[in-house]
Amino acid sequence: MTSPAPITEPRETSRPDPATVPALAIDGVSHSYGPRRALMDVSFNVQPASFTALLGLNGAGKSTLFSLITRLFGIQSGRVGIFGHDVSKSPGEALRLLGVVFQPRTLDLDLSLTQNLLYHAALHGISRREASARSAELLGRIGLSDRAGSKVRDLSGGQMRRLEIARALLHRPRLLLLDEPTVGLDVKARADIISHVRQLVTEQGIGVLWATHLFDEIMAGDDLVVLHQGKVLAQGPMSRVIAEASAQDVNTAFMRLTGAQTMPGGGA
Ligand SMILES: Nc1ncnc2c1ncn2[C@@H]1O[C@H](COP(=O)(O)OP(=O)(O)OP(=O)(O)O)[C@@H](O)[C@H]1O
Repeated sequence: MTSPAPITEPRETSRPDPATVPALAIDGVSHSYGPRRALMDVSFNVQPASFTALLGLNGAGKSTLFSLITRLFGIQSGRVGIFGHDVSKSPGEALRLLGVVFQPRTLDLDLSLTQNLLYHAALHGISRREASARSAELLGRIGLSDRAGSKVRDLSGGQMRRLEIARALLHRPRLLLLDEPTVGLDVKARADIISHVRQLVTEQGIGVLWATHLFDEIMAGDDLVVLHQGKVLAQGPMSRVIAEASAQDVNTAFMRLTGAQTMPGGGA
């Protein structure tokens, strides 16, 4: 396997203090696909060591927002900052602090678990020796050490997701984005992934933005951003969002805010 060229990271003269700035700052972001407006003046923050749920129905604009944060798409208007680094002006500094788990699987099924991790590490310019050490450590943490040499295609869906999370953490980001990471997983695999990510928040202080349409993935104490048809309808601590909607629970608050009907199974 040949190593890809590392992503170059331009130097910045001023370095924001990670302790005092939001992990993620979305400021007045709008995006259109031709005439279709997908995001309209979206603003919210994700704090370090917090779990923020981005709650929205299909088509709300969650994936579009993730594509802008990760620079898959250029920002048409507004600003995205990661620990104070503008993703348009200082992409190297910003993306170095960001780990992402996209909704579609992005692992190479014909490579082993370790090979997938080493390939990603090479993209980030991590030395082979360091990458091997981090890969072994992360595989241990997700309980897949004994599968290190197996092909990814032989893993279950939940194991693949755990590997994708491990891969997203290889370069030690301080902000983790996950776009509906539990889609298609069974109850046990979902619970494992959620508890793993929540541990990253409490034990490592990572800021998490978790896009979902499933209410049962949100817990008291989480921050909430309700995105609907490209607009933020409510945001803040879950208890405040519920109170401001004069509701008893997040499900009812969401229905009142969006006028949506809930689906069986706790989904929005
Ligand atoms: N490439 C594209 N071209 C045109 N319209 C698009 C494109 N991608 C998304 N859209 C539209 O933009 C809006 C937001 O879509 P987006 O995929 O960001 O929502 P989402 O909240 O991630 O939905 P889902 O949960 O279904 O993935 C939708 O109206 C969608 O049809």
